[in-house]
Amino acid sequence: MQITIALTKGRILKETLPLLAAAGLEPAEDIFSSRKLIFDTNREGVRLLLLRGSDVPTYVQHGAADLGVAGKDTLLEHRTDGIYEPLDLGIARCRLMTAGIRGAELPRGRIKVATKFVESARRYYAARGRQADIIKLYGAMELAPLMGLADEIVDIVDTGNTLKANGLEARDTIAQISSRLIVNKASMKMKYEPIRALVDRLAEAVGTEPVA
Ligand SMILES: Nc1ncnc2c1ncn2[C@@H]1O[C@H](COP(=O)(O)OP(=O)(O)OP(=O)(O)O)[C@@H](O)[C@H]1O
Ligand SMILES: O=P(O)(O)OC[C@H]1O[C@H](OP(=O)(O)OP(=O)(O)O)[C@H](O)[C@@H]1O
Repeated sequence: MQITIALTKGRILKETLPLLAAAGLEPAEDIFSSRKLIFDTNREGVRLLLLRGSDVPTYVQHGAADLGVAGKDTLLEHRTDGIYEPLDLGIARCRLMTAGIRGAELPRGRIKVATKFVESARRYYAARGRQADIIKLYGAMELAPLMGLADEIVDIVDTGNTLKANGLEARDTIAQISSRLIVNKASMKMKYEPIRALVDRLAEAVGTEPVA
């Protein structure tokens, strides 16, 4: 039986591989020195895919991968039907926050919000009854308030150094973020034994209980 696991490239990958190794799963070759996107592992029938974070839920939702590892920020932007989220891997921890120019007050009425996280931002401002025009950006959100493109941004904050270096202040926390293991619901039924075993071994490596 073939099991396919979609991994998020970049900083999450660096923290994911030690967890997979602790669960007994290792890529057959060095992922970091290769240009390949698909890797065999030390386990027969188990392979790894290397994807952009935002593509991981898409692969898992459509069953093109059975399991995936993605940041909660990414999952909050994506449809979750057809996907279980059984395990918080506790890696790549950060917060999704609002931020703006230090000391600046929000204007009354409609505000402009620049972010990559449009769904989270939309839900956050709507829940507060705040009229917000959401402007989609793909990076360097910190620039937007400085250039008058937005009154606030919604972005990832860890140490706060990026905000500080750009004269911005963190305001509200929208969500605590960490990377999650996700599973295609149909795969969970069809390939129950191997997936269950992998989820349990990963839970043990993380030191928590799976929620499903
Ligand atoms: N400063 C940070 N500290 C801890 N975790 C972070 C930090 N920034 C991002 N993350 C987490 O790591 C994930 C991947 O971030 P990374 O910066 O590697 O990719 P990206 O460039 O934002 O994504 P993409 O290339 O897909 O647009 C994010 O989705 C988030 O869950
Ligand atoms: O609070 P801090 O510790 O400064 O971390 C926050 C920054 O980290 C992430 O950027 P990253 O360093 O991943 O760069 P990129 O997303 O622009 O590639 C995120 O987009 C923030 O800009």
